[in-house]
Amino acid sequence: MLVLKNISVNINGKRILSDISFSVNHGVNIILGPNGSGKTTLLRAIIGMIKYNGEIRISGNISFVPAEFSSPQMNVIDVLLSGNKKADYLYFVRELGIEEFLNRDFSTLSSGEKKLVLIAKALAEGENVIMDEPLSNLDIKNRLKLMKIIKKFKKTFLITSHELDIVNYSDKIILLNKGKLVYDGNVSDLSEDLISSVYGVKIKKVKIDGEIYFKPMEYSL
Ligand SMILES: Nc1ncnc2c1ncn2[C@@H]1O[C@H](COP(=O)(O)OP(=O)(O)OP(=O)(O)O)[C@@H](O)[C@H]1O
Repeated sequence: MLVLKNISVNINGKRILSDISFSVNHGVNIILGPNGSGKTTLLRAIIGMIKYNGEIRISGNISFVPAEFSSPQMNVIDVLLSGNKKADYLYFVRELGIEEFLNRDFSTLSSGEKKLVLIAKALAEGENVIMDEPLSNLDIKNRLKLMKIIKKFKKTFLITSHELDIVNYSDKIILLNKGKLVYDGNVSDLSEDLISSVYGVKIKKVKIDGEIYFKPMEYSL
């Protein structure tokens, strides 16, 4: 569980996040927002990488998958074991279907394959799993596989995304705009007017087989 109270972040005298408060529990919590809205900065505050004002309370440990990462010339097994050696990495390696990478050098994997290794590591290690754009680099099948896997576990997932087609997997949506929280709630109550105005694109809320999807329609509102 994660509770944020009045989180503000200033960097070099510029206000990046203003007065963000929300709490998330077990389940899939997705942070949405346009480029530059403050998603990564918020995750960095939560994992203690940057200074902030306000209060963050976390129960349980945290694992983190950054949006961008270095590629050490290390065996994939050693990458997995570089954190908590007791975590059940193999379980998540099997769930994600990436057993064949285990004996490879991490730096030789494709960008999506590297991402899957880091995701398996984070899923195994954390009770609170925080992932910055885990879906970028993943193909459609791996995106859906990942969402289905994380839906099964009783962990607190907090993930940022630009993919509106995965909102139906969420228990909670946190929507940021210009460093402010503009929505905190479930996907059914998120209106197409709000999400359209935040992204500056006409977005339609549609139901297919009982599931909610947001579909971008056109650039001009
Ligand atoms: N070290 C820094 N110095 C100056 N400005 C910064 C710094 N870090 C972040 N910012 C600014 O803070 C704002 C929020 O950045 P952040 O990376 O959190 O956005 P984001 O929502 O994750 O964006 P994206 O979707 O493009 O990844 C941006 O305007 C960015 O330029």
